[in-house]
Amino acid sequence: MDDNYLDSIFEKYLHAKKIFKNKEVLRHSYTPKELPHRREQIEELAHILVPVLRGETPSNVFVYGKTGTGKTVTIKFVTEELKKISDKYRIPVDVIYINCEIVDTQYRVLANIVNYFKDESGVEVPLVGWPTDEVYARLKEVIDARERFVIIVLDEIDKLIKKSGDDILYSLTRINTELSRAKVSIIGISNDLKFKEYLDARVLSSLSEEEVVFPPYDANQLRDILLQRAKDAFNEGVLDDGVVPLCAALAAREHGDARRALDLLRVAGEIAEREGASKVTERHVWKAQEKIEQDTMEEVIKTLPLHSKVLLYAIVLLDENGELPANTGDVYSVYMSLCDHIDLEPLTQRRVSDLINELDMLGIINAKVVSKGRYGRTKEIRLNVTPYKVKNIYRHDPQLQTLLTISMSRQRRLL
Ligand SMILES: Nc1ncnc2c1ncn2[C@@H]1O[C@H](COP(=O)(O)OP(=O)(O)OP(=O)(O)O)[C@@H](O)[C@H]1O
Repeated sequence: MDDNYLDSIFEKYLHAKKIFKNKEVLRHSYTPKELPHRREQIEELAHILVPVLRGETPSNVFVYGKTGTGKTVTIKFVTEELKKISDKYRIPVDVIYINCEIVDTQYRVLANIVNYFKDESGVEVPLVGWPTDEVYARLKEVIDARERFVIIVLDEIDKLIKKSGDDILYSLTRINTELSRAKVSIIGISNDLKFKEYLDARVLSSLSEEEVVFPPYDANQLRDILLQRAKDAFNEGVLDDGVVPLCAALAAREHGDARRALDLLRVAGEIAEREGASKVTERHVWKAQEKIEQDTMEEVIKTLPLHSKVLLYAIVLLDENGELPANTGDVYSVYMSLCDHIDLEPLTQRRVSDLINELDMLGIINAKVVSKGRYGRTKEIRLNVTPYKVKNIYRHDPQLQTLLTISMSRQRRLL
């Protein structure tokens, strides 16, 4: 490679106009100072929490809305404001935020609450090992050590309930009857309304003493949210006029998801920056859309259960051999011999048929039911991702690497 070539690459980047002023502003973790189009929800929540300032226990709240509708950011905003004002009036308020996608067992939630007070109480619960009853007893002790309000925010509460049942909510929503000094209220956040079916009726009624709904944003609202963030994130004049409206329109199609809108804008900026372009254009947004979709699909494939991964690989092999569309029976026989190859007990054809439907729902394959006249109905299975992509993901998976050595002709011999 000649030096001139390298020089010109560096020159290109050096002289390109800087796209971002502060990219952090577009990250999910950033809490903006203003939340356009969430005034109603902010006021509802403030109204529910205001009793704290009068020394009364606020109701428990259940907050619901689809993904990216601003639930987390709004709750953080409102509770921070409450903290500021309660500090001003010297009312002791503690807000404990727990993301139940990460902290997903009853034990760990209780331990997190106890450990929040560890500097004050000197009690620290280990991550495993104590009987849950003991952790709960400690929790009451440390919370009730003095008069105060404790607001426990359980974000993604559905994940916790689905994994470990609703006993914990039963205890926490009734804890005030066992405390003499402190008062506890719960804010549960979820993007999955179906999870309510998992809750005992009494638990559900105490959790949802109040409910606050976050509706999806429309394209105009998303545009306002993006414009407000864009002015701090990008240098002046680098965004073409059509960029923000296009990000907003694309994200509005995805059930009004502000996270998706922000990701589109950030990734479009990154692509423009990498190209050494001086402006972000609509072309960069389309490229960003493609990249995000690919990344999402990759993530979905990576997190599939093992049998679905093996099944997907059977479809990949059939594709490479020009044998798609295939029916469930064809796919099943290749799947069986792959299982044999990696010493995995195969599932029944019926179960595999369910997994095929799941892969179809995730958009990884396309399984269309077609009528074969008097021979009944059958599924026509096609692949929606490239075999290369699947193989590339499996290359980094120790359990599946061996599959990559199998070709269809070898497979046929094994059958
Ligand atoms: N009204 C708004 N103004 C500014 N930014 C917003 C607004 N609503 C959402 N956002 C931003 O969109 C992203 C997603 O918001 P948030 O995490 O609060 O969504 P959520 O409803 O909790 O989603 P999920 O259910 O997936 O957790 C965050 O980066 C947040 O800052």
